[in-house]
Amino acid sequence: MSQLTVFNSDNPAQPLLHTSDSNEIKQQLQKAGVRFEQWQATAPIDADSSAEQIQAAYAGDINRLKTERGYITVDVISLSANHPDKAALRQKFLAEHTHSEDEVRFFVRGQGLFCLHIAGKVYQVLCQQNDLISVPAGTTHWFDMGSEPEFSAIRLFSNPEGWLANFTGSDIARRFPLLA
Ligand SMILES: CSCCC(=O)/C(O)=C/O
Ligand SMILES: [Fe+2]
Ligand code: NI
Repeated sequence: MSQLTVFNSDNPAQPLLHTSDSNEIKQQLQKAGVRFEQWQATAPIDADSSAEQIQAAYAGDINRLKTERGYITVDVISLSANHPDKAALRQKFLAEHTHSEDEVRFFVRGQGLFCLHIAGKVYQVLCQQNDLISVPAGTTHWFDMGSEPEFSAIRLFSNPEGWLANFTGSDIARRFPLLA
């Protein structure tokens, strides 16, 4: 079940809020400028589904977002616990960073923890299957896939190069709870 936990960024030990109510999650994130939606699954996706199969299964939603928000590049990131580079990939996304464009991610399988560092707070959003999150360009954040990753996510970008990150150099992610 999707979850939201909110902290003051200087007090990782004491959550200000914890909820698994999807309406509350949506409202709290909307107040912080973050879009959170839950789409309906249109196709059975599993760890063996290819990027092409996933993009085809969600072509309608992808095209709607492209039209609505002008995204031009789409990719699918899919990771399982048997991925040889899972540890390095986990560390890469745990480094706080920003993107010069919105961060738009749609989970078609599994889960991942988005940690959004906004206005002195950290919003930890556990996204699961059918969750869409859209984080405004320039938002400092990190992402944790856990030690045994299992997820597939569609990523939409405004630039042809796809995933480009500006790392802040902060180790803030080490001070906050992670996925198991
Ligand atoms: C769930 S998509 C992989 C993580 C990613 O693309 C990103 O930028 C995390 O901050
Ligand atoms: Fe990111
Ligand atoms: Ni990101």
